[in-house]
Amino acid sequence: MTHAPAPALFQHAIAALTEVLRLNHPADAALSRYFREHKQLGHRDRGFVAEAVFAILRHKRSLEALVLPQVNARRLLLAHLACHQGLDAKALEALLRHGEAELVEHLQQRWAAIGRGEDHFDPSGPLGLSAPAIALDLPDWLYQRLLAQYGAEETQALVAALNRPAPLDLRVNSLKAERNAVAAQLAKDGIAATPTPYSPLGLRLAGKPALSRHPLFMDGAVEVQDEGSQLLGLLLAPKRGEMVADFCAGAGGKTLLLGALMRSTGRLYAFDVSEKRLNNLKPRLARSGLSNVHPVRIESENDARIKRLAGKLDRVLVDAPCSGLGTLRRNPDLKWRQDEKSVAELNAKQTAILNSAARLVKAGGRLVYATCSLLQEENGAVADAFLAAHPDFVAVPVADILAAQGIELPGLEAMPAGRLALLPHRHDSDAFFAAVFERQAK
Ligand SMILES: C[S@@+](CC[C@H](N)C(=O)[O-])C[C@H]1O[C@@H](n2cnc3c(N)ncnc32)[C@H](O)[C@@H]1O
Repeated sequence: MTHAPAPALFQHAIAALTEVLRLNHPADAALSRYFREHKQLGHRDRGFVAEAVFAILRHKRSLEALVLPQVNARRLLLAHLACHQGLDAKALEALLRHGEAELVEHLQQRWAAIGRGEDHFDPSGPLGLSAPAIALDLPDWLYQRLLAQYGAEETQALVAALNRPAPLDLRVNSLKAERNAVAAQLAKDGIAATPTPYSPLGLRLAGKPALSRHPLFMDGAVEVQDEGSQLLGLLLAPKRGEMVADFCAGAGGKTLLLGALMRSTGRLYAFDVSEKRLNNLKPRLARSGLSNVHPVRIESENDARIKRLAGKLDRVLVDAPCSGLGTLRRNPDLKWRQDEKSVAELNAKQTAILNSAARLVKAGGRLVYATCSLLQEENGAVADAFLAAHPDFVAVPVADILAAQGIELPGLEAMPAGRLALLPHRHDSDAFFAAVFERQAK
């Protein structure tokens, strides 16, 4: 049973939500900043605020439709507490201003009627499209794209999964630990962990325990990494002693996995244009025990240091900058922060980076293009255009690469050869896309 927050906590939730809803920073960064500036909030209070803010971001469009015509953080929070948490006017009494008890009653009645199919969100958009988009809490442009790609039924299931919070997945560092031993150690410490369904290195935790001070984390035996992200590294499958590049390494989520798959041998370049992100890789690298990783800040995908490596690398991963719409379970603000223009800009960047990274791959070498997007234009369309422009590259069957590692993934047979699409409603991971290519000998 959920209880109403104390009035002071309610005010904090409104203030934090107001900051986050400006949408000019990622929600998790805006929220962390709010907590840094309000140190009096304890662990449980922060939990309440974060949960409310993220739930409202997930369901912003339908909540806005409910509280119209006056949309503000206070009314959205009341609507969340009344509709999602089932708190009625009596339970919320201590928080309500004049006239708000009626508002809460009205919201609850309308919400229940919508749930029974006796009421609906107003079909205000072109062709009546807005009504389903409001119900699914998507902007119209994104709803239309998903509908065109997946059809009405699958869009429903996909978006329902995207609108639920994600579990916390860990990757076991195979250089330092073994999955069963890690699970047993976590169980001893009261943290339930089960093996992830596909990645042989993954553990899925029940709930969201704080791990940053856990010895397994501090010693680099585990890292936080969604199972889907682990599978992308496993698709590159670098071997001992190889020359490898993680072209868009960021803070190294995949770099660390690749380095461990190489058993800390060979040479693994971690390229990125962002100094800040590469700096965030450093402490993780120190924990991991890897000595084969070479972080290099590059000016752009055409940096001279890239050109010097042309034709020399065995494996190259391009984990391209993308809309991130596949991670809406964790970053629900992205659906309100991206738009058609930002996607088009990212698209041009993706093609430029992939073309440049491909030059590094030697004959017989493997290139993986990956995103955490759901959109065909950032995924299959980029891979198709790449293949059309690069006849020396061919698609490599994903099922074979995974089968060699004992991984069986449902739905692969429906994908074009050389392509992988992970989807939250099918694979219980964030949505990821990958295309695997091999360079033919001339
Ligand atoms: C999807 S993120 C990478 C996430 C990372 N691979 C991981 O698993 O944690 C994309 C990265 O591409 C980087 N990036 C953007 N433009 C780039 C470019 N022209 N060349 C290389 N990296 C670039 C961004 O700074 C960002 O860190």
